[in-house]
Order: sequence, then structure tokens, then C-alpha cells
Amino acid sequence: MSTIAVSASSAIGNAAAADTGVPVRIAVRNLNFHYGDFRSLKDISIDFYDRQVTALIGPSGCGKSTLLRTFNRIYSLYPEQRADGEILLDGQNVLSPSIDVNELRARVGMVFQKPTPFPMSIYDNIAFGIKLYERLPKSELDGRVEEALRKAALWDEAKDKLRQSGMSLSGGQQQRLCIARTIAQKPEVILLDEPTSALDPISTGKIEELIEQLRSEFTIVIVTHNMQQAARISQFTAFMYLGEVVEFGPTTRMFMNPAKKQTQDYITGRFG
Ligand SMILES: Nc1ncnc2c1ncn2[C@@H]1O[C@H](COP(=O)(O)OP(=O)(O)OP(=O)(O)O)[C@@H](O)[C@H]1O
Repeated sequence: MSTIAVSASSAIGNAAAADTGVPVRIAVRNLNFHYGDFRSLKDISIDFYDRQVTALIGPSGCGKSTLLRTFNRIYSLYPEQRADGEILLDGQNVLSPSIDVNELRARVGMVFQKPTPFPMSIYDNIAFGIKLYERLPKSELDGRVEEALRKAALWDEAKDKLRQSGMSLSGGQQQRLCIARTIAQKPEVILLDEPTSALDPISTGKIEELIEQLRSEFTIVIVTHNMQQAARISQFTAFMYLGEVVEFGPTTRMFMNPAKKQTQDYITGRFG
């Protein structure tokens, strides 16, 4: 794992983050993103720390989801979308043409705003992804499915109906199933794009607790519109505006004492 870039976070005025001593898992350098002729990310440089939760916040259209989608190159499914610059995952540039994108997507899992279980059983929703990469005897596969459901805090609710359709679960349970499916592939990084915006407060609370538990094992990047949520669950926060990272730092400092007026205005709801 790369530790070189810890001090590089000072490139965006973040001395506090640079002092943490936490290793960097993803180092983004001079990243630009284009949808056709439209440049939606502008020369972004930012570090994401190992086994920490980083929240991406900012007004609608500022580029949060676009940034998230660069990490596993999911955008490359669309020919008119392109990124340049560097995204170093453990020191290896994921934008390099030599990267195996299937392998990358197993290392960098993603969960979307709307729960997206596959139209198959709860068991198969999880086993499917494992079987793409590994050939395991049935007993071992059963163990991996159980482990993923336990880590996603869904085992107790799902263990007696593993053969039922994933679509039969509630919205909150479906989202935990999607998280279980991602975890089962043993990723290093989990990307969460507004994972609770379609959920009720109780389901939201469960996902937030889950994120706190998952942090011991995974590096997590979450896009959220909910400032309280960002403050509750993240250790680092990046405030984005018009395709740029305006400010980045430890969440407590960002919320208690932001350095930039734009950040202050946004987190206090005064952004016009
Ligand atoms: N498929 C696309 N084609 C063209 N432009 C796009 C596309 N997707 C996003 N954009 C533009 O890129 C910019 C960043 O969009 P993005 O979805 O990353 O913002 P966001 O901060 O995640 O917004 P929100 O909070 O509303 O989800 C916006 O100006 C948006 O209009």
C-alpha cells in the first residue's frame, strides 16, 4: 500500500489531514473528466485514506458522482466519457489502459442510490459475484455467502429465506443485500453513491451503523446530500463545487471550522 501521498494532500491546503499518519489508499492527481465536450472535473488532486470514510459533499451537479465513477472506471462503458490524470490505487494508476477493468471493479465495489438486487435469490445475489472470480466447493461458497450477509448486518433477517428472491426484501434490506454482494468480492474500496437517499430513517440508521463497522476493513467513499449524515459517519470530508474540490479535511474540522467561506455557506445551508 502506498504511503507516499499522505503529505501530498497539503496540495489542497489540508495540513491537518497530512498530519494524520494514516496511509493513503487512493491518490487522485490532476484528474479531469469530460462528458463529450463538457469538462465536469477540473484538475482534481485529493487523497483517500485507508480504512476511513470520506464523504463527498456539494451542491447538485458539482461532480460528486462523476468523481466516484472514475475510481472503478464504470464511465468507460460510455464512449463519449473520458478521464485523464492519475488515480493511484495502492500506487497503481487505474486509468492506465493496461488495467484489467473487471479486476478493478472487484477491488473497487460500488453501491448505488437505488437498491439494485439482481432478479434472483438472496443467496445467488451474493454467490453470483463470487463465482465470477473463484471456483469454490459448495460448503465454502455457503460460508462466504453467510460471512457477507453477517458483515452487511442482514444474516439474522435473511438466513431463513436465502432461496427467496432478493426483490422480496424491503428497500433497506435490499440495500444491505447490495452491500453484502459488494463485500463478498472482498474489495479494498467501497463506493457508496447516496446509499440511503431512498430509505426511511430506520433503514438509514442501520446502513450508517453498518458503514461504521465496515470501516475497520474497507476504505469507503460516500456521496451524500445529508450534512448530518456526513458529519456522523465520515472521518474526512471533501466539499466540491463546479467540478473542483474547494476544501478537504478531517470532518470535524470541516464542520466546526471550515477554511473557505463557500464551505461554510454550504454546510450551514446558506448556499445560494
Ligand atoms: N451523462 C452525462 N452527460 C453529460 N453531462 C453529464 C452527464 N452526467 C453528468 N453530467 C454533468 O456533469 C456535472 C456533474 O454531474 P454529477 O452527476 O457528477 O454531479 P453530482 O454532484 O453528483 O450531482 P447530484 O448531487 O445532483 O447527483 C453536471 O454538470 C452534470 O450535468
